Amino acid sequence: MHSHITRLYQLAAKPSRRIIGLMSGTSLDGLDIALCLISGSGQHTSVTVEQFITVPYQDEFRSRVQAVFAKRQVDLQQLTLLHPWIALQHAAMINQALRDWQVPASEVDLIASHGQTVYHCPLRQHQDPAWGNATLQLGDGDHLAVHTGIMTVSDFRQKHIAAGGEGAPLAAYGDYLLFGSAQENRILLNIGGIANLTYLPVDADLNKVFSTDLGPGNTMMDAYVRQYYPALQYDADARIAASGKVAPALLAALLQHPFFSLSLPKTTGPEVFNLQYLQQAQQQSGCTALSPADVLATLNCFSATAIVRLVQQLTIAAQPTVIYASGGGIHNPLLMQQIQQQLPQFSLRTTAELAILPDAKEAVLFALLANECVAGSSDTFTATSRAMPAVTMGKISFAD
Ligand SMILES: Nc1ncnc2c1ncn2[C@@H]1O[C@H](COP(=O)(O)OP(=O)(O)OP(=O)(O)O)[C@@H](O)[C@H]1O
Ligand SMILES: CC(=O)N[C@H]1[C@@H]2OC[C@@H](O2)[C@@H](O)[C@@H]1O[C@H](C)C(=O)O
Repeated sequence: MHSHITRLYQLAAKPSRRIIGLMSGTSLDGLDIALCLISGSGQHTSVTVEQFITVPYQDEFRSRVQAVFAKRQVDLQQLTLLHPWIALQHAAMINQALRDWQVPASEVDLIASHGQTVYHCPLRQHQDPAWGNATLQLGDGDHLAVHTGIMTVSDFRQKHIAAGGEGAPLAAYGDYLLFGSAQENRILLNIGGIANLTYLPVDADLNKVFSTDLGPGNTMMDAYVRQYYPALQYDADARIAASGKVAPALLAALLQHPFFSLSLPKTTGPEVFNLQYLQQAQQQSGCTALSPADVLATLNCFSATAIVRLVQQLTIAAQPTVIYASGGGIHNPLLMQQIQQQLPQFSLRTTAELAILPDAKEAVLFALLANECVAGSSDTFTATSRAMPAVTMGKISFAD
C-alpha cells in the first residue's frame, strides 16, 4: 500500500482533525482562511474556529481574474494560466497566515479549497438541452498541496453536479451538520456576492432540508460602485445608497427576471445578475437618467426584496423561526434593516450567536465537507432529492 493511503487512513481514524477551510467568493474581495479544529464527523461533528483571516486581494489578482470572470468569451491561454496561478497565490497566503499564527504546516491535516468560481451555468440558465449543468472553479488542488506541504481536498462542486445537482449551493450539508435545532426552525442566510439560504426545520428532518440561491446579494451593488466610483470596491455601510431614493419602476423591472419564478432549489451568479441586466431593466422601465445614489438605493432594495420574497415562499412549520445571517452583506446596515422590516415575524440574528463568525462561515463549511470526504460515512446524507444528493464531495491531492 502506498504510504499516502496509510496516512489518509490514519487521518480518517483520528478523533479530531485540523483543517484549513478556504473560500474565494464571487465578490473577489479576498481569500477567507479559517483554521478549524473539527471533531468527529456526520451528526457528531463539532467545530472550533481557531484562527480566521480574510487576506484582501491585490488589484493584480482581481484584474487577472476579472479578465475571465463570468464572461462567455475569454482568452483560453489566460484561463489555462490562471488555474495553477490562483493556487500558487492561495498557497502563499496560507503559508503567510500559518507563519503569523505560528502554526507549523505539519500540524495541519488538510486544506479544503473551494477555488475561484469563474463561470456557473446550470441548464435552467443556459437552456440548451444539448448540455447539462456545469460550473468551473479555478485554483488547482495539486499545486496547493505541493506548495503548502498539506494534503488538499478541492473542486467540491463537480460531484454534486455528477449526482444530479446544480453544483451549488453546497451550504446545506454543513449547515445541517452544525446548526440543526430541536427548539426552532432556522434559516441560515448568507449574503455574499449572491445570496443563498439553507432551511432547517425543527429537528432538521433531512427530507425537508435544502439550500437555494435567492438572487443578488452584493454583486450588482459592487459592480455598479466599481464602475461609477473607481476608487471604491463597495458601498461601505451603504452610505451612498442611503443618500438616494428607490426608483419603484426600476425595482419592478429588476424583479421581473425569470430566475425568480423558477422552482426551488435554484442557483445563479454574476453571469445573470450584472450591469448588463441593470441597463436592460433601466431601459425597460425608462429609468435611464437616475443619479448613481438612486440606482444604488434601488439595487440595495432589489437585493433585500429578492431575499424577503423567497423567505416568504417557504412553507414553515408553526414554530418560532430565526434567521441567522452571515457573509459580507451583514455589514450593510440598509440591507439588513430592509430585510428585518419586511420580515417582522422572524427574528434576524447572525451566526455569531451560533458560535461561528459570520465572515468565516463559508470557509468553515468547506472544511466540514473535506472532513466528511475523508472521515464521513455514506449513511449521513440519505436524502435522494435533487437538492442534496447523498455523495461525498472533493478530490484529494497528496503533497508529495
Ligand atoms: N461595511 C460594509 N458595508 C457594506 N457592504 C459590505 C461591508 N463589508 C462587506 N460588504 C459587502 O460584502 C462583500 C463581500 O462579501 P463576502 O465576502 O461574503 O462575499 P463572497 O464570499 O465573495 O460571495 P459569495 O458567497 O457569493 O461567493 C463586499 O464586496 C461588500 O459588498
Ligand atoms: C457556483 C458558485 O460558486 N456558487 C456560490 C456563489 O456564492 C454564493 C452562492 O453563489 C452559492 O450558490 C455558492 O456558494 C456557496 C458557498 C454554496 O455553495 O453554498
